[in-house]
Amino acid sequence: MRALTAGPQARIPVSVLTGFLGSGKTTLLNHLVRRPELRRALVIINEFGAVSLDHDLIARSNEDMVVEMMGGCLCCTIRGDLRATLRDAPWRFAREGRCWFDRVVIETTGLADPAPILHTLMADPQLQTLYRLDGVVTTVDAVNGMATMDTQEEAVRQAAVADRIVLTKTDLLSSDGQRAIEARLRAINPAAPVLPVLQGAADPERLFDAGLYNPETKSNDVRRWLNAEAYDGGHGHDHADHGHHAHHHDINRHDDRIRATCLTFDTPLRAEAFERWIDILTSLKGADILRVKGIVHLRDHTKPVVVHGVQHLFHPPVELEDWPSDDRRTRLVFITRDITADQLRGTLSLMTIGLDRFGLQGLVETLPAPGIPGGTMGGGWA
Ligand SMILES: Nc1nc2c(ncn2[C@@H]2O[C@H](COP(=O)(O)OP(=O)(O)OP(=O)(O)O)[C@@H](O)[C@H]2O)c(=O)[nH]1
Repeated sequence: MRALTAGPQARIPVSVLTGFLGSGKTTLLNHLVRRPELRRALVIINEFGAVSLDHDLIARSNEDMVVEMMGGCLCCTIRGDLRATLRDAPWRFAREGRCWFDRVVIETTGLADPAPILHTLMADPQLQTLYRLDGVVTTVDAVNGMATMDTQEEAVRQAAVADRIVLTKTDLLSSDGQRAIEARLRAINPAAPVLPVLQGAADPERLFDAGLYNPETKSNDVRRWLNAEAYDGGHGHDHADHGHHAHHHDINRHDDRIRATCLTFDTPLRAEAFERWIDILTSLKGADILRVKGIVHLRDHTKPVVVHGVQHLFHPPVELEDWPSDDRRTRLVFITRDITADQLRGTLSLMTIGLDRFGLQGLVETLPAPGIPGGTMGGGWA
């Protein structure tokens, strides 16, 4: 992790629109680009294959607004193209010498893993001065979604990393069917609201400015962004709700591999020890940490710090002006693959058995050791 950095900058928000093949991404985008809120949005469409069908389907009066990247998938072969496109865009689409667009929406192919796209946005220093990641919007087909998630792990990952899930084609489904898929999506990703949308008619306000914390807006949004409450499941002491009970009977389901866990620390953490823990965790398990979001109370810091990571990459932490509520606990939300809540906790309890060589003992001082009366795991963190 890099040194803590503060400093709001007016950067252009970028939203990633993903979702499995045929799940309704283009239909949604087609509706959104007609809305006045997206009048000045630059839309980047990635299609896999030679025929540019999506491009034709997007109705825009001004062709400047759609940039297409063909001949490969954004998440693999043409990542460099995405970087170059985003770097050049403010100049390429300048009007009267000024950047013309105020938002970017990237539509991925139906088979894309959004993580590498998020990495491109988070890791490139030049892009970071121009853009900020707003969030991930994932479309899920209400009719085919169940079967798709059973057979396609990508579809589960796309839902797992979403900040907003758009449930399409609910007109073709019974209300029981809709409830079932909503329950499954909530189990995969408890924090992301599931918004049923017919024929793409979504309200942009509910999809955008809803993802990654925006330092240019009020800190209250952090609560909405983190939505740690969604993980509590109303179980009082059982903080480590892993949002993941629905399908234990069928071990072959891909969503059995994906878990959402919220770790809560009651006492402030030592900054270096916290950073080291995150570094170790991400270097050992990075590929399976699909997403991490959190608000952190560091010892000797009165202000909270917001962290955000995708796999092994962390966005530079941002110090907030103020706590979003009276709750001053550190809350970290993890979406993982093949890492259970217990294993996550286990990486923390390593620190309590003297792994001084990792320099982690400092964090232990701030945590009640597991199993000590009055300082059980549940008391210190969960
Ligand atoms: N009945 C119904 N059909 C819908 C709805 N939303 C989208 N569709 C249809 O679903 C089909 C696929 O929608 P697209 O928007 O092309 O899906 P996509 O995700 O862009 O598809 P790919 O580009 O193949 O990944 C189209 O025929 C849409 O008209 C909906 O709410 N109800």
